[in-house]
Amino acid sequence: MAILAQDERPSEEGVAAGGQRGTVVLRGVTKRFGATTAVDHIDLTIPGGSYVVLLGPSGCGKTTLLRMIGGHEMADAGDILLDGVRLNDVPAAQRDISTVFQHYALFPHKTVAENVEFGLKMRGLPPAEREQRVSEALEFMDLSNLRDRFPKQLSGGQQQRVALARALVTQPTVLLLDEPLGDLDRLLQLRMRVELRTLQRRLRISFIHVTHNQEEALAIADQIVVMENGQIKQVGSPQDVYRRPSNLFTASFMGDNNILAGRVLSIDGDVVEVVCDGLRLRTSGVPHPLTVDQPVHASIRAATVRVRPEATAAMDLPPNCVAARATFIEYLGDIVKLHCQTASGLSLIAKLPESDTSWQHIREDETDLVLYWDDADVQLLTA
Ligand SMILES: Nc1ncnc2c1ncn2[C@@H]1O[C@H](COP(=O)(O)OP(=O)(O)OP(=O)(O)O)[C@@H](O)[C@H]1O
Repeated sequence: MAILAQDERPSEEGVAAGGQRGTVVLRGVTKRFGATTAVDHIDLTIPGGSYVVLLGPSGCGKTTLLRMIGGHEMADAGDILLDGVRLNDVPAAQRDISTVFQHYALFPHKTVAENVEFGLKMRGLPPAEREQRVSEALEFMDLSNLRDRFPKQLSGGQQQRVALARALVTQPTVLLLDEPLGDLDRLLQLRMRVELRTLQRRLRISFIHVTHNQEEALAIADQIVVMENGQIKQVGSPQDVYRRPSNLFTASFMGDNNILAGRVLSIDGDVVEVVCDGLRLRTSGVPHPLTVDQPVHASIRAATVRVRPEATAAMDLPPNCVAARATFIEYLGDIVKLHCQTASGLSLIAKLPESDTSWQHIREDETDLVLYWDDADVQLLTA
């Protein structure tokens, strides 16, 4: 099938030996709009054949970065390379990169088949080859029976498949997706994220997907790039970013982390103790150097906090344990969130599986509890 022809293409110069095509390298990429620095000296390597998600809040610069990779925006500084070739001066239509734009940007007065054909026409392919490639792309995206419809006669999910077919028909080595699930209802989003991941695995090209939705990024990505104010805050696998946020922004943005401000109490080899409003935290293997009394922030993921009832008010607890009461029990189906408060007024959240029936015996503001977690669940954060 033509849309899968990627595998049949000879490898080209610039692709590392044994590496996959579609490796994007960004070096010092910067974009300013007047006084706003939308993208600020970004260095990033996107490995060929990987699914990378640019994740961050509105305005952090993810769309601008995607547009520069696609050639729809010019960088003010820095280099963008695809498989070793500098792209800065290569027009969008000549890059081996396609984009699925936010809200799909289908041509309303063209049929599905004409929309898909557009990129091939721009590239000057002869009509017979265009027709063959369009038919194959429509079949690939399960759209053959809709080929003569206009976009307004399609559901949101069908429009998205047309946008994907239109982008893939040119056989790119990199596919850019700007908020591709934003226009779909929740159930369709859940289905489409599996479909996008499956599609990427079948095609084995690089997908670079922009979203502000943490769950979507965790579900789809090989690698998540967390962005804030035009800069990269953390790059890692979903597990890394979720379990081991390295900085305050990532820990807050990923949600459901208990973030506490405190200071370093002691350092013994690689074991560090921190005190936050009387609560002692212990951790080890801290990735950055620290000194005693240094102010720090710590993060404890809510899902790692465990809870046991305590008949008498707990005294002299070791590090990573604290007496508390649940002030609000939030039932969320698969999980139950206990919003707790310690005697010193610290707020902590514990997330328990619904099947762990122990939460059913807890009474709001009444039951004395001990919250506890492992050393490995305490992350010390950089600013
Ligand atoms: N064409 C433009 N002219 C002026 N400012 C712009 C332009 N495009 C983007 N910006 C600004 O650059 C910054 C980054 O915008 P960008 O659209 O890249 O962010 P984003 O992370 O994709 O946000 P969203 O999720 O809301 O789309 C914002 O402050 C935005 O207002």
